[in-house]
Amino acid sequence: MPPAIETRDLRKEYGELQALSGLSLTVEEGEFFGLLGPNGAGKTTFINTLVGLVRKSGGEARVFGHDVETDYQQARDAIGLAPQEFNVDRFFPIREVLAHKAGYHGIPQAEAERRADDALERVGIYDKRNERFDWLSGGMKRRLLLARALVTEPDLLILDEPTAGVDVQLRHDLWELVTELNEEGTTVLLTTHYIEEAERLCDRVAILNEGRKVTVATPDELTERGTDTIAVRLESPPATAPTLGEYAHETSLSEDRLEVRVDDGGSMAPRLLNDLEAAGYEIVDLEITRTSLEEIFVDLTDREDRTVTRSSASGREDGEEGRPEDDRETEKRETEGIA
Ligand SMILES: Nc1ncnc2c1ncn2[C@@H]1O[C@H](COP(=O)(O)OP(=O)(O)OP(=O)(O)O)[C@@H](O)[C@H]1O
Repeated sequence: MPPAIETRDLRKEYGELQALSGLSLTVEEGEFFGLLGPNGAGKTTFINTLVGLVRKSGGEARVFGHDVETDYQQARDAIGLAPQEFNVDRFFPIREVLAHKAGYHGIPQAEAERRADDALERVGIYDKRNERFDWLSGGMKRRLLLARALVTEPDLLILDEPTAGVDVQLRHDLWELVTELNEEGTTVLLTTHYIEEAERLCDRVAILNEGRKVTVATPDELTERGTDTIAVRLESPPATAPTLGEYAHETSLSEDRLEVRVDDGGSMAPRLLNDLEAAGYEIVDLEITRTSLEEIFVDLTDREDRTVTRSSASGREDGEEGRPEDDRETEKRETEGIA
């Protein structure tokens, strides 16, 4: 079986701007894969290239082996997309919106209606099936986007910031639902600004920055790349921090609290305690903290204007005016449910 997603040297230019600069990524079938990166890193552009909303400038992109341009329909039929923006037809009851979507993908009407009901039930808004999109609350709109992505029973589910701006309860409901879908065999590609979300859900994450892949790793591997801090409280603290061996990358003392940054807190703590006791210090308390994934993320993508937990689609507004004609056309397709 070919990978769910495979891109080689994928490039997208908007005039001078390199939104994707030679991105090569592979997502295996069945994986729960996260795309992380600060605003403007290229996450949405990457997704839009896969679903045919953006025409690539160069490189290759395949979904389950189907080229996203030359085998567009097969690639697109395999994908369910819950986009960041609410691009839903506002004039029809939501059940019809979903049935239309399934119809565009060649599913006969009776089956399309059954799937629409199933999808609405699955995301918990079946009782709203006869209402129009505009009448739904913000949280219900997010649920609807997911239902629309599910109505074609996709092998690859792409979620572009599915929990942006939703309350804690809904966030947990969505996490549970997508975990279930993944366990049933659906490959999931998720973009998020919530590091906790990536850590909790994803088998592997790719960190993107300025259109480039910075790294691909499991959340645990990423956390292991960080350092730990051992904090000890000393009974009679000295005036300045004691000198320690090379294992201590950084040492600081504030009143009776000594903080020592080391590679691996668990294995270094006994050595630190020995050294401090040998130097005559009495230790009252000890605490080890791991570098969080969020700190590692910030280190890897260090930039002055980064944000980690933003929710709206900035960046897009800047590019709106200079948007090439073909992109506008493909976006229209998606709104109409064709893409
Ligand atoms: N249609 C467009 N025309 C011109 N520039 C664009 C267009 N779409 C995106 N861009 C630019 O491409 C870059 C990547 O944007 P993209 O939306 O893919 O980033 P992102 O990682 O999804 O960001 P965010 O987290 O803010 O959603 C940004 O600099 C953005 O301004």
